[in-house]
Amino acid sequence: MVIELKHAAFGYGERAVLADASLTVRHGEIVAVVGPNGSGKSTLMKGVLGLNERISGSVTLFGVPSHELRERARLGYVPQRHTLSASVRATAEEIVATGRLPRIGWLGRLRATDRQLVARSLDVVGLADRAATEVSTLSGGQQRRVLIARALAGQPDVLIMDEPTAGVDAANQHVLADVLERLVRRGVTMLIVTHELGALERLLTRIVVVDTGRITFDGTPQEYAVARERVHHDHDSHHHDLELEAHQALAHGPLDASHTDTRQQGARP
Ligand SMILES: Nc1ncnc2c1ncn2[C@@H]1O[C@H](COP(=O)(O)OP(=O)(O)OP(=O)(O)O)[C@@H](O)[C@H]1O
Repeated sequence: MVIELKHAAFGYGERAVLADASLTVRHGEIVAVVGPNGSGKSTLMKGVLGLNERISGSVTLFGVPSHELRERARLGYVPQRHTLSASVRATAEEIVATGRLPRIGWLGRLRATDRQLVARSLDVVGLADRAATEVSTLSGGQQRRVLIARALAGQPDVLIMDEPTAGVDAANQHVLADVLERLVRRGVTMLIVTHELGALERLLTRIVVVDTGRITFDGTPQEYAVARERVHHDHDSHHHDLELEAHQALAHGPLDASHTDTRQQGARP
């Protein structure tokens, strides 16, 4: 078991944004977290990482209560893109090297093995030839991959990614999916927030839906496809019913009214 949440509520200050979240992620699973804007997906990720308030429930990481986990570096985090701001003046290699800090300590010095790991991480994400490039000059998709490489350099057992495909065009989504697929083969567990499943869909073992602060679905991609079909069907037939009602109202409403009027007129002495 890599991540286990039991009836967890997370929020900011006293306010719970995500409530009663129960979720288990096992070794080697690739779990996507989907849902509308503002539903609480990032709050769930941050909750797992201990970056916001846990108001109730429990979080167990690698079998121990989260606050007792010493090796935080076992959790790799790829935040949303805007956290790598345009004002950062650093090369891809320098950014990726900061991923070693949790392992060597803030005062530690990079050794040859650390440098090798940095180079290998850049290679895994297909950016070996951009090591010396300033990150602000890279494309959005390339910046995403730099952030993934930074997380990888920490040799995490689980990668928690917030919108890795945001702002990445279709072609580069496939490049990214290939990168993630390589990681999957290396046994990395992943929890990925995404707006659209897109190119990642083929890698997933599970899909979790968060809606208005609750986990409303948790199942395999096949179960998700069935559930989605049902939701669409329900939505369509509901829509259809409403359309029928509207038609009937249009067909009969005004007529009924005029009948009534006529009858009223006719009823007049
Ligand atoms: N640091 C914060 N302090 C206070 N409230 C916050 C904070 N971060 C998020 N929220 C609130 O929590 C709610 C859920 O936000 P969250 O970022 O978890 O949603 P999300 O599903 O990831 O959305 P999106 O798809 O837009 O990224 C929102 O109402 C948001 O305003």
